[in-house]
Amino acid sequence: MTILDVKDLSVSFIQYAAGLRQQEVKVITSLNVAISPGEVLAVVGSSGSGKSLLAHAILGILPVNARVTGSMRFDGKELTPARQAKLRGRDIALVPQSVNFLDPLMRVGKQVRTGVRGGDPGLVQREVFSRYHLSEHVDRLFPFQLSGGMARRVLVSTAIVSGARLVIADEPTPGLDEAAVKETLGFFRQMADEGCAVMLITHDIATAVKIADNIAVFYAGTTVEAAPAKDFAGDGAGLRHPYSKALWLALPQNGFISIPGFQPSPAALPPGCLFQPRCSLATASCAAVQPEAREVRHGMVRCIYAS
Ligand SMILES: Nc1ncnc2c1ncn2[C@@H]1O[C@H](COP(=O)(O)OP(=O)(O)OP(=O)(O)O)[C@@H](O)[C@H]1O
Ligand code: NI
Repeated sequence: MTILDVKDLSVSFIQYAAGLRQQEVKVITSLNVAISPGEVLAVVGSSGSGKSLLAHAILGILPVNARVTGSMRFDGKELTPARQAKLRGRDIALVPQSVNFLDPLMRVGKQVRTGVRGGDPGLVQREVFSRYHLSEHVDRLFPFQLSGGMARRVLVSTAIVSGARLVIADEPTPGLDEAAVKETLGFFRQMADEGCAVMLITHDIATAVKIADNIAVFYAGTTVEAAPAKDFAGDGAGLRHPYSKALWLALPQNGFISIPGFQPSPAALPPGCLFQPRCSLATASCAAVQPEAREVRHGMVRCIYAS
């Protein structure tokens, strides 16, 4: 059963060019993601591929000059701006990338207590703190008094006390040492095992593979592939899209093989398949039309040659 289903999402920004002429720049072309309760879906892709914008689109917190098309369904119903406002911070929670999202002037215990839905706030907060190894005195501290790892655990606590059914974590582990990364990701795995749907946005495929059930690969604002995490293994032969394979083989432990070229910028997208200019398998047909999302071996792929 799917809790969140995003289909062919596109996002454009209306910008003012010279002479006050309006122009529309499409930064996301066609994103597809689906996630079920109990599942960790990792969203991977290089910088600028649209990961954060997807999170902001789901939460309904895009800038006012953004135009969105496509469909986003939560619990089987369309996510309208009114529903997003109702669900945000409750059924759908964001664990932001920056710990600056904590209120600098409020003691962290209080910040967590204000988000509690269901049960006695003090009790729930103490429980969640002990679960995340935050000692009792942390309750009275201000954010600037926390270490990076502690601040992360406070952010995760805020998401968990909200009782959210979908948690979106946007790069939740920057600047943490390896042990703290493992610990934080373990918290998300635990949330999913307790029935929550977790969308984990990350650059780090190697770690994503370890904790996620499924992985969606973004390239230049499109979902090129969505596959079970176990397909990211060995020489990548189980993967469906040439870009997913290239990402996988670019990891140091898989041979460090880099692909020539760059991800295109939103203002200069190539015709047809967005990966086609860099793809060693590309033919004239690839430049003709953008490939539709289709199902191949229990995964989704946008490549006319995938089998
Ligand atoms: N407010 C905006 N106006 C115009 N373009 C924007 C805006 N916000 C984001 N973009 C563009 O949209 C694209 C996707 O951005 P996004 O922040 O979603 O990338 P990302 O995958 O999260 O990257 P990173 O890994 O660096 O966080 C980028 O090309 C970015 O420059
Ligand atoms: Ni981002």
